[in-house]
Amino acid sequence: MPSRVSDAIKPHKHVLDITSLKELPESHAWSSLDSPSSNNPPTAADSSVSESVPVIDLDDPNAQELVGHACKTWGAFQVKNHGIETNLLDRIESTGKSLFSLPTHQKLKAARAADGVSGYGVARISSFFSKLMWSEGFTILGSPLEHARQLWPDDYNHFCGVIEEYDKEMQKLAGRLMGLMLGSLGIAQEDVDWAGPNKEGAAAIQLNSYPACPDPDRAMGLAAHTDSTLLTILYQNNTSGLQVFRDASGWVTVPPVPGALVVNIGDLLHILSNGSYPSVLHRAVVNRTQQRLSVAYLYGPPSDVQISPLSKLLDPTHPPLYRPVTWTEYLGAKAKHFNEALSSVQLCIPRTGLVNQNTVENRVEII
Ligand SMILES: C=C1C[C@]23C[C@@]1(O)CC[C@H]2[C@@]12CCC[C@@](C)(C(=O)O1)[C@H]2[C@@H]3C(=O)O
Ligand SMILES: O=C(O)CCC(=O)C(=O)O
Ligand SMILES: [Fe+2]
Repeated sequence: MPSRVSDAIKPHKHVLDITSLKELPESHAWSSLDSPSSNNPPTAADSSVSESVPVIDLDDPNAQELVGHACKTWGAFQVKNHGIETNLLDRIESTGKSLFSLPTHQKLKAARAADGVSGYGVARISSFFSKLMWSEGFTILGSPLEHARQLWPDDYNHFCGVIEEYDKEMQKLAGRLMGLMLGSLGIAQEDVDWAGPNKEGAAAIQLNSYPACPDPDRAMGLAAHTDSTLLTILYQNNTSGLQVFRDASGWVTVPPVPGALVVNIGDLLHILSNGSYPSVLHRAVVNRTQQRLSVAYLYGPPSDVQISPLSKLLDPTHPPLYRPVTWTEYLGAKAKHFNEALSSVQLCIPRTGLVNQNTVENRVEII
């Protein structure tokens, strides 16, 4: 065990073995303005008015309407009776735990390359912040085989098997949720050519581990962000940490509900719905005693399909607010502008009529 923080930092410039630290290093101490305990505006949440992200039973005959309402008002909800077997959720949790409990030098064999997406490392959004986050992540885009071999040279098949099964089941659930969301906007899934039945979107799987933290009020597990996805399906273990931001209430905790999955709206659904279903700002906070594990299934359209506000939602009084963009292009905007990415594809609305989507002048400049 390292006796000083500097010893613990040695293994890799940016990857610090935070699991063994007894004190919060300066590199991970967030200022009062950013820290989890101090940036809640005084709100209804503080004045004991209880409000929480809706929990929707997908077997409820009113599920579509409930989903639509939750998308409009929260940008997030939890789902029960989603069809994913408990046994698979248990297996993805224990697979994630075994990955993060490998020795640091072993995890670093599967480190994400500087220009890559997949692999082990600190939160990708770290470059936008001066402080580091109290978490480790592992991203899977495409086949997990190469990285699994680096982590477990003698037994990589187990990891790959669980990931492949999880991916397949989540793909089905994501398609079903897209159907409900589009349906609640009055649009048949078949009418969106890339979203119809038997069409497969693109996706990434993100495993997150938030070790117990010696000073949780000054640490940040994963800083506030929106996902660039259409929707994200999140499995969280039995430890709280996820919070969503609501204008009227500030940060609201999304408590783990046994067997339930969290769904949140990403930027591409925000664009597709022309802002009716806003992407939700969310973050993860940490605690003093328990490791928290989450698995995000980040679901988007096929990467080269142009996403723009659905034409059925537009008329002269509801002009398109965003220009067409592919997921690939949008991820580029996100990597450059982070939480300003959505405004980088926003169209200006001239007072006198419809916007011309094709002119550069119509894009809002990022200063
Ligand atoms: C498909 C993707 C979405 C994501 C970037 C990525 O290429 C793979 C990781 C994803 C993730 C997970 C944590 C939060 C997030 C903002 C990040 O930095 O990496 C998302 C990205 C996103 O939704 O933009
Ligand atoms: O761990 C969580 O609760 C949030 C994870 C998350 O937001 C993400 O992976 O995009
Ligand atoms: Fe997220």
